[in-house]
Formats: sequence, structure tokens, C-alpha cells
Amino acid sequence: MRFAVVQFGGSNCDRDTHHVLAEVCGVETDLVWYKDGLQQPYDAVVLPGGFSYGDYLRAGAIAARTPVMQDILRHAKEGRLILGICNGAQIGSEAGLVPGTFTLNAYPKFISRHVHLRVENDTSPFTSAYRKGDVIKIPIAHKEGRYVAPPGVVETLNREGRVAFRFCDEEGQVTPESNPNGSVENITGILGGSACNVMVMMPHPERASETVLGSDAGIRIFNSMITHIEQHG
Ligand SMILES: NC(=O)CC[C@H](N)C(=O)O
Repeated sequence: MRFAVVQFGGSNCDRDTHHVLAEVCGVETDLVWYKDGLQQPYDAVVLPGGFSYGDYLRAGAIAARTPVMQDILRHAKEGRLILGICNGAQIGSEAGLVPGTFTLNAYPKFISRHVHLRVENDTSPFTSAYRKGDVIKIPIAHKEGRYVAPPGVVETLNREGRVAFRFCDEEGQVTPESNPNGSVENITGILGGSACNVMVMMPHPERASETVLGSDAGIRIFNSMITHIEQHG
């Protein structure tokens, strides 16, 4: 089993994500510079957080148009796992890996704090280590993290079980007050791909993967991916 973490100019969560995968989860993980492309088939590719190309134009817009994305789109088509975290989520949506887009927060400032998420789907390759309804504590750090999509798209996401996470309060209530950035229906984790083999999310699971960081609730995302690969090859 081999993971890749793709580094773009301006990525800044690449090494944290590599640390969690390689040192905490113990899986072989390559840091791949975007210009090198994916030189081999990977079981899973992670697009890490950061400020690729300074968030110019729109966050993720420039990275989404680099040639390595063709390799990543091909990996997604082949059913391999793709996880986009924060700026990686923005890049993934810009590249069309999931419907909808991430735009300026409702209160248009950078927000960096812990939030709570409710797990909405516990059968996907990214969320099987949770139970539906679990409430997890995890950090966010973004300015362009408000998920928006047309009503018909949101309806399809709901109907097909493609909402992985919603912002909620400590008790798991999904309310406008527990929505830090104004995302539609508090959605912040979206499943894409024909077999839900793509997930993008604004919160940072790699920053919640060791108890010393205040929460290890995020590691179950990486563990779910590892279990899925072990079971499905
Ligand atoms: N932590 C990150 O990945 C930064 C997110 C992003 N570029 C934003 O501010 O919207």
C-alpha cells in the first residue's frame, strides 16, 4: 500500500499530512512535487492544505489547472482514493472532483479554531471507522471555506449519501450558530467519484490525529482509507 501527498507551490500542510500517514499510521507515503506528476499508481492521493499560488484568482484555481491534476483525475476514475484537505478541497472542487465550490466565508475573515462535525455517512472509504451521528472535534483554518452548490446538487448529495460531515455544536445539533463559515446546510465534507472514492473537506484531520494536539478524532479518516485499501486492494 502506498500513499502520495502532492506538494504545490504554497502547500503548507504537506509535511504534517505526511507525518501522520508515515509515522502515526505507518503507511508508505511519498511526498510528490506537482511538477514530477504521479510516477506510479498510488492506492491513495492526498491533496494537502495551504495557500497554493497565494490563493490568487480563487483558492485552488491555479493548482487545479496544473498537469498533475490529469494524473489525479485518472486515479479517481480508476477508483483509487483521493482526499482533499482544506486547500486540497478547494483544488479538488476547482478540478471538478466534486460538485459545488468553496468561496469566501460568510464573515469574510480567516477563521482558525476548533469546531465540531457530525458524521453523516459511515459507509464510505473515508468514514467507515466512525458511526453515523458521531460528533468529532477538529480544527479549521481558512478564509474561503464556505461550501456552496445549487439546490438541485445539494439535494442529490443528500439523497445519494454524499455528505460526509456537517458542522454542528458539541451535542451534534446542526444549527446556523454552529456553522462557522456559512456553508450550505452546514456541509463541509463531500464525497465524489463513482464509488465515493473521493472526499474533500475543509477541516484538518491531520491536525487532529494525535492526542497531544488536543484531538485524535481525525485519524479515523486515514484509518478508514487504510482499511478500505486492505479490503479492496
Ligand atoms: N489551511 C488551508 O489549507 C488554507 C485554506 C485556504 N487557502 C483559505 O484560506 O481559504
